[in-house]
Amino acid sequence: MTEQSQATQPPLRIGTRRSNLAVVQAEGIRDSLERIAPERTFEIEALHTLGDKDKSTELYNFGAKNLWTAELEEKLTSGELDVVVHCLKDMPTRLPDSCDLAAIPLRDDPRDALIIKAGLPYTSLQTLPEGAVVGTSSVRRSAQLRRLYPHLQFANMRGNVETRIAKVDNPEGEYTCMIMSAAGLERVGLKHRISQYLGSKDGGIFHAVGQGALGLEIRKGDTKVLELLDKLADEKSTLACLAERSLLYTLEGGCTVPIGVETEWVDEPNHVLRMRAIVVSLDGTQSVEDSIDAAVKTNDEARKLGQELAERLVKAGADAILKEINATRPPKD
Ligand SMILES: NCc1[nH]cc(CCC(=O)O)c1CC(=O)O
Repeated sequence: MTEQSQATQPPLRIGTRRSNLAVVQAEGIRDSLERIAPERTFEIEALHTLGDKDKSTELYNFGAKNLWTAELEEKLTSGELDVVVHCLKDMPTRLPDSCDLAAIPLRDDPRDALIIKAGLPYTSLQTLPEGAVVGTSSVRRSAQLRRLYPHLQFANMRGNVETRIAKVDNPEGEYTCMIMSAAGLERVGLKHRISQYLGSKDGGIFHAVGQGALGLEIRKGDTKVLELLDKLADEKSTLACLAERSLLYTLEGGCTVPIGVETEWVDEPNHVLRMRAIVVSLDGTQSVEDSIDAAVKTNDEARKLGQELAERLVKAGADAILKEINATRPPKD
């Protein structure tokens, strides 16, 4: 390539939401891209999306699933952006026809984490007193916790990471503690606030589909950007996340229903992936849980694993739980 053509190559435009977490994530991707393509320039555009603007409506009552992604995808489709950096868990399992999930980089810690109000002596869910108030707007988290810790109470909590920490720490506030993703907290430098990492080994709750991973979305057919982003893809993270997304897709759950999941490579030499999942009623009184092991080497094998676990859960009664939850929601268009 001549110097002339290098100079005229336009910058690759990276879009994301405007929260501190989203910008930190996009900057991380930009830095990686600069390392693998030093001849190119990159620009970040941080957009204030509808999901960031409406702070009052309960998450669970939003009709649309893609509050945080629709505007960014429009700009991607029109060519104003070349790649959108999402938290994978906020990406709907059904993307617009004009867009593709191009790559999933190495996943960070997928677990949920417990944060206790500053100054309180508690260290874990197990040691919280009767009536302690957990701040979370995630029905996946509250339903699983209601099931395991009937002595706890729940209150909605929305806002970006920093806002939520301020809300839980407010001495006059109602919250004793809150739950957030470990990855989100760690990325914005708040790892020191984590009192307990939650998962099947401690705390007992399963994380959201795709939690802790990023999803890089492109215009469908943009092979140049696809080739570039492919260098950032992590194979094991991709297979695990595709299996999880296939589970969600098959259950038609969307991101706001109580489906928890955990994936683990249990036999590395033979590529055996174990996936466990739970579907819980909102009040925590009913649940179905199952686990599946299979050799997973290709994207299709990953999708098959997710689908098979979803089908097992449906047979065990997950569809009845999900139907009841969907019946209490406003109609979708
Ligand atoms: N639903 C909001 C959301 N989407 C992605 C993250 C954090 C990053 C991640 O876990 O991928 C969060 C915050 C949270 O749920 O704690």
